[in-house]
Amino acid sequence: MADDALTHHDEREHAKQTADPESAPTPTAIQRIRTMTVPFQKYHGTGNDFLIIHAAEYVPDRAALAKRECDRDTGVGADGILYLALEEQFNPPRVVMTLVQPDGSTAPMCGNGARCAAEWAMQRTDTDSVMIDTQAGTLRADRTPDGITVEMGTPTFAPEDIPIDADDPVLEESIEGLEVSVVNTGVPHAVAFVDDVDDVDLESVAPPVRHADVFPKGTNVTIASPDGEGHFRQRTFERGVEGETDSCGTGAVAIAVIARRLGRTDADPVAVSPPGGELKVSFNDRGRATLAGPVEHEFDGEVALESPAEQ
Ligand SMILES: N[C@@H](CCC[C@H](N)C(=O)O)C(=O)O
Repeated sequence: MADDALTHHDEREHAKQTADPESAPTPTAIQRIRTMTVPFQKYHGTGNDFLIIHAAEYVPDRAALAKRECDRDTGVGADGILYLALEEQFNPPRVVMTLVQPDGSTAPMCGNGARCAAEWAMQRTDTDSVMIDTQAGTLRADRTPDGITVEMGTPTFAPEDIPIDADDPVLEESIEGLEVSVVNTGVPHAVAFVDDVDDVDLESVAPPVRHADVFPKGTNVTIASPDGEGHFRQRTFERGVEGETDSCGTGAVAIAVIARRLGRTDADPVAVSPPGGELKVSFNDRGRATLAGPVEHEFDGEVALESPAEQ
């Protein structure tokens, strides 16, 4: 609708300029959009990296921008774009978070994204606590000695909430040849415990599970191996990225929740090491998990609303 309106406006501008060759050419609406840029800040949480764009910025096609700029060869390179709206009138301040992934899809929740969003909002409001509104619920985040800690909500094994086409919770069952347990920690994760995560060819093993028919909305695929009492190593193949990321916060929580459910550990906190760093998952007496770890502000920049090829 907006594009149509711009096209018609563009045509009228073009006709006017053609009719009066003496008049100074003025940029059309489309030309202005083509040369527009939006500012971003780049953050990462244990290697899971995001461009952050203020939600008030005019981005007509968020999916197209994510597909272009998340590309690590031709764009800035990231695991997604976080659009954040800051509501400073609340105490603690609130930040509304939307994650657009490299394939253009929107994810209802992202643990490391929420931690990056919290740091971004804390820096702008000079506070150590914020509330983050996500599609999976409102989460409290605090600056703590462990970094940025986010309360992650209540994990669920209920098939209808994951969602998975099953009658009962799926624990240690084979899906596409991988023995997995399935939980929703804001987004779905199929978790497999293996002897050594480094021995698994994740790019081959994960896609059949990620796209298995039993998952109507797909799933993330996470593998974990024990590394001492209460410590697991992690690798995750992410839905929406369609590849392995250096870290996944909801995946770390999924490992801790399932490890406790299967009796593999009763540690609290559970330490989880993805390739990009160290995360800690703790539990409170209401069964809610918290996710803690470092967040880094990498650099700032600007991205064009349209690529040169589209102009
Ligand atoms: N990296 C995230 C998870 C992002 C969402 C996921 N790719 C999905 O589509 O379910 C995290 O840190 O939790």
